[in-house]
Amino acid sequence: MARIIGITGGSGSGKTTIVRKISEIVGDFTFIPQDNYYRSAEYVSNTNITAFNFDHPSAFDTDLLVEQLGLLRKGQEIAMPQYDFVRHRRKEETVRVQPGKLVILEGIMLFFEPRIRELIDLKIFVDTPDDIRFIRRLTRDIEERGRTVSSVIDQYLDTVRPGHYEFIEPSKVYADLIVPEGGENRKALEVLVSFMQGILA
Ligand SMILES: Nc1ncnc2c1ncn2[C@@H]1O[C@H](COP(=O)(O)OP(=O)(O)O)[C@@H](O)[C@H]1O
Ligand SMILES: Nc1ccn([C@@H]2O[C@H](COP(=O)(O)O)[C@@H](O)[C@H]2O)c(=O)n1
Repeated sequence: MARIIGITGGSGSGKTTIVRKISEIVGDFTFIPQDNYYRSAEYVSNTNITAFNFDHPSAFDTDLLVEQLGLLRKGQEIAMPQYDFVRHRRKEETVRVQPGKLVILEGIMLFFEPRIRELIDLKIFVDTPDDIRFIRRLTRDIEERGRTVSSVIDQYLDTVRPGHYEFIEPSKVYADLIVPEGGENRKALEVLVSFMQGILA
């Protein structure tokens, strides 16, 4: 049965960066970003960015994520959805994901939902100060997600920050390991890599 490592933490905490650094050392894992399970909200744009709350558990198709994680655990292939952050919608195409011994699941809302929690073998919370996370998000969302400065600020104040304190920060209690500052934490990376190598051996 496949083992699942769950990496959560606030937006901009460095979750994706940790996974990228792990992949430079450990190649043989399946990567499942929770973001791919966002529900479509194509009526959203930079001028009405808070018309859909992307920082609420209901923003995700959790039924599909739980179903597909269950299949991967049992060693079955899935058709993973793909998400477009610029158009706020699920893409037409899916990606075939082959099962393996190790799955890394990454996303902001993993530990809030008991059905997801129960499927995770090792729970990691990436803990990065709010100001750093906001600065990283501002830069990334403008460069990669088609956003404007004012849309990032409006969204942060209206939904991202409240959602962080209501759903994400309290879920830290479920973590097995808390990693300060994400991808630059070399010792945490070493611990994670050796845990994964143990599963793959
Ligand atoms: N230690 C770091 N120093 C500087 N920039 C970073 C660092 N970690 C991540 N970033 C940048 O911050 C942005 C958000 O990081 P990312 O890993 O995507 O966070 P998350 O997946 O938690 O939202 C990205 O543009 C990334 O390149
Ligand atoms: N269309 C969307 C969908 C999600 N978001 C934001 O993404 C954040 C989660 O992704 P991270 O890579 O930052 O962890 C979340 O805080 C949503 O607000 C968005 O802006 N637009």
